[in-house]
Amino acid sequence: MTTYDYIIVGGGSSGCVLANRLSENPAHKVLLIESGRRDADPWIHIPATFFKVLGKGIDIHPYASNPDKGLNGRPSIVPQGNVLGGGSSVNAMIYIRGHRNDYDTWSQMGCEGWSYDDVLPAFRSLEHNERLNGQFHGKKGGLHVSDPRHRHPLSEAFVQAATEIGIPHNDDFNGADQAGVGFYQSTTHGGRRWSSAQAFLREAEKRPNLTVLTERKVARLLFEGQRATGVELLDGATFRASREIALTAGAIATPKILQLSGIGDGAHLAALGIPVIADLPGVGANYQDHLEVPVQGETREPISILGHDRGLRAAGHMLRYLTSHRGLLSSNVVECGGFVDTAGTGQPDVQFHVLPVLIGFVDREAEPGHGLSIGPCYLRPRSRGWIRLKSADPREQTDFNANLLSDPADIETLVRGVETAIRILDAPALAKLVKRRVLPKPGVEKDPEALRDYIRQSAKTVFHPAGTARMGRADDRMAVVGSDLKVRGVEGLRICDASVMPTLVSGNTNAPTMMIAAKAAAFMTGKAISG
Ligand SMILES: Cc1cc2nc3c(=O)[nH]c(=O)nc-3n(C[C@H](O)[C@H](O)[C@H](O)COP(=O)(O)OP(=O)(O)OC[C@H]3O[C@@H](n4cnc5c(N)ncnc54)[C@H](O)[C@@H]3O)c2cc1C
Repeated sequence: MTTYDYIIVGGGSSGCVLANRLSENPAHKVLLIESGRRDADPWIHIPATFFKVLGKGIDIHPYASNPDKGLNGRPSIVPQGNVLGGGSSVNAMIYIRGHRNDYDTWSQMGCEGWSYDDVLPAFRSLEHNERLNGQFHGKKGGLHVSDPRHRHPLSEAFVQAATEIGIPHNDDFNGADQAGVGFYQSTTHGGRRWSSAQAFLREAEKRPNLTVLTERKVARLLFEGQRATGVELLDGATFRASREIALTAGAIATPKILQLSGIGDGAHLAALGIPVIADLPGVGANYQDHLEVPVQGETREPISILGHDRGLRAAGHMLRYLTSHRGLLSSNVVECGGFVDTAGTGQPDVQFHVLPVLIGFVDREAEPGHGLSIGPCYLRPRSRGWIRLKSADPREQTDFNANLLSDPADIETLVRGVETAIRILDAPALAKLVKRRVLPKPGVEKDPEALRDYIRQSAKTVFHPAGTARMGRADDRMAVVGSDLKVRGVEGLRICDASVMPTLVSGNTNAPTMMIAAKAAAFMTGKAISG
């Protein structure tokens, strides 16, 4: 059995950061194992074509929850990256860190060393911001963060319309104040996607002490007593780790691997015939996700990007892109949005994702015609779900209960989000372009019951599963890892992905997950973060 110092399970947003930082020291022999392919599909690297990658379905895990009561019996379908770079190779590239209070709350929950002031250096150490500088931004990291090279007229109109209803303009959602509307910065560079693989793995892979295996899936961890000493793959191969194993398989796969390895609710594992290594009932619990609801308007003129992926127009965009890396294909499509305090608490509770087209989802066709889509999304869900094994067979799907919208507060936040989005749609800058509201159907917002039903019927993930192996105090029975990300009750094992978030951050989760991995690397190597 080949022995490495460190084994990293999952080559996604967090895994690539970790592979880079752990292999910086030539004395460390590091193995990264990724279940998906290499990120060689050219559509991955062209920002606007991420929908194509999702549509093809080759580089994603098509996770789906059980039918969910909160979604009127629909499953929550949550595609996740299954490719080198993970989520960062298939996502919408929006660069957001969350709100200062998110991290201060983690710290107050007993996660020592995770307050905003504690995590800021890790964010800065990763970042190469192409415009912003100063106390909030980094210039020397591998992760390029840039302003949009393309601004669709409908995106411009959304930003203007939002300011017309009194929402302030913000040109740095990751600076002193998150609130406001504007254009998102994205993890792109020179008009190309800048995934975690691109930012952190390309250079690291040149090092002889880093081995990257793709299209190999980890089934379970191997233990000697309470010490994690290796991994077993689905194909039966095994690898040994002399120092540590880091789980970075994402918030849906990580709790599955833990349970298959005997770490989880003791009684449940015993009932499945899995020998219990550590009785941690928090494994798979505390599942959280961000949901958004479509608010869409049809435009008077055919000005959306509908049809721009076909025929002569598509060829024109490709020609422009290939010659200058500019134009529509350099756009992450979700070019703008913002953060709004709809409850008057002094902190935004709703985020908008705006697309210059009428979009559908994997479970529904897009509405016909030209238009724009505004997606109000709640930021701090109160509903919690869980992911549990159905059997000891790693090939079997898990019992995935997303339990979304089970807390009425989440519905009420979406109600306020939809109402605010409708006001923006009706503001002059958009009203002159939009001939009619398509979703929700006019009148629905006036009937509280119908509006809540619309939300349950149409809410969809914005792909931010988190929290399924959460961090917490040593005396917190449901905490899976401590503030050092070490799994409780065992040795040689850390969790370093979105699973450890005690609560979802107020925004998109790619940068926060990379931050978690940067802190994990510092814990593992003892090398301080210079941010
Ligand atoms: C479609 C989509 C759009 C998104 N848009 C944005 C956005 O615009 N901005 C933003 O900030 N965030 C966005 N996100 C969320 C963000 O990308 C994720 O939060 C982030 O990538 C999570 O990082 P992770 O390291 O926890 O997991 P991942 O990046 O998902 O990495 C986990 C990796 O582990 C691999 N893996 C899983 N199981 C195994 C196994 N058994 N053995 C070996 N490997 C395994 C997976 O294939 C994957 O590559 C989006 C996500 C998606 C899917």
